[in-house]
Amino acid sequence: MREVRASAPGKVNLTLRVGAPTPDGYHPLVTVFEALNLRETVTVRTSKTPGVRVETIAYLPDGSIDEATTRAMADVDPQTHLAVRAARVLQRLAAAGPWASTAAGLSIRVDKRVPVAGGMAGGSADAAAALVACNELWELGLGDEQLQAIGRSLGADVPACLAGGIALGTGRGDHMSVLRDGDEEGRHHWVMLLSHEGLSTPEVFREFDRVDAAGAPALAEPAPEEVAALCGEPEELGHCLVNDLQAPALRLRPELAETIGAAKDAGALAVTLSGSGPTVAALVRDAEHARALADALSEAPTVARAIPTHGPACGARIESTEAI
Ligand SMILES: C[C@@](CO)(OP(=O)(O)O)[C@H](O)COP(=O)(O)OP(=O)(O)OC[C@H]1O[C@@H](n2ccc(N)nc2=O)[C@H](O)[C@@H]1O
Ligand SMILES: Nc1ncnc2c1ncn2[C@@H]1O[C@H](COP(=O)(O)OP(=O)(O)O)[C@@H](O)[C@H]1O
Repeated sequence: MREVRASAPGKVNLTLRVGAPTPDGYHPLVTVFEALNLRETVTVRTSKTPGVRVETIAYLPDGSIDEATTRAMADVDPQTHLAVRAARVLQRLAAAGPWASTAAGLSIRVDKRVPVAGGMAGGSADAAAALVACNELWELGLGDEQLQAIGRSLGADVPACLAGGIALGTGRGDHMSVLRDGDEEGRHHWVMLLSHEGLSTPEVFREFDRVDAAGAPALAEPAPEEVAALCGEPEELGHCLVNDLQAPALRLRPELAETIGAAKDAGALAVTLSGSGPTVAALVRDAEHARALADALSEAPTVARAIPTHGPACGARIESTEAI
């Protein structure tokens, strides 16, 4: 029996430009992701019992168990749990390889630190970590390009969670080129301001289609000087933050304007919606500024929780491999 543990980062979109939808309903995107050091950990273990089982435990920033989210994740249909979906794709490949005898049974444990349904790609990070972990568990030898292609088939954000760092996403936002590698320290400090209620990604895109799509300009990739600013000092980055989903998300959730206003008033360098929201990302100078802003905003009426974090973080990676 073997056990492999892998981790993958959540994300914030530094830029998110959205084009009019194509006939399949998806939207062309030009987006720059920054991986955050809020990481999901996925532990996979071969099991004598056939099938794939998953247990998800969610944590609060202080490391204690987030009982409400843990209960909510227990209600997610295992067929739709992104870690399970990712593991099943690799399980089918393993069934044809040397580990075929142990491929039939798998247990997965997800330790969750990325808020659920917040526009921070927690589910996609679970899929990315599960892909990397199962690739190792069953010694499939899949390379980065193959994992990226499988990731893309699971969800538009999965390739960004695999890649990490600061990365440009084109196509559906799922074809990646890394602009800057991630590291442990991070140079951009953020306070992620959570809402009391999640927001559905398709709903935000539908609202974009209703009002904004007709006037959407042609999409262009960032020029070299913009790439330099996105990867540069926080003050330069602050001028580049843009998100075409912010207006539709604010129409659906007008109270998010209060969160954005409160973050600006409290001294954030710049403020943006994270992806399709509803999490609001406040860019700050450094770790100390992040702690002070998180303290100042944690009692704001529209803020459920304020989480300091930083990026760019490393992409999905193996943490440990053990024979058990
Ligand atoms: C908006 C973004 C920005 O990074 O992230 P979130 O804020 O949700 O985390 C992503 O595009 C979301 O990524 P993800 O949540 O993985 O998307 P998917 O599961 O592939 O798609 C969910 C739904 O989003 C819409 N969708 C997604 C990507 C895209 N390029 N066009 C779309 O229209 C579709 O309605 C789709 O049914
Ligand atoms: N592993 C997972 N983690 C979180 N949500 C998941 C997962 N698998 C499926 N889901 C479903 O996807 C929804 C949103 O996923 P999540 O990745 O947390 O948010 P977002 O797409 O906003 O970044 C959840 O409400 C949940 O029903």
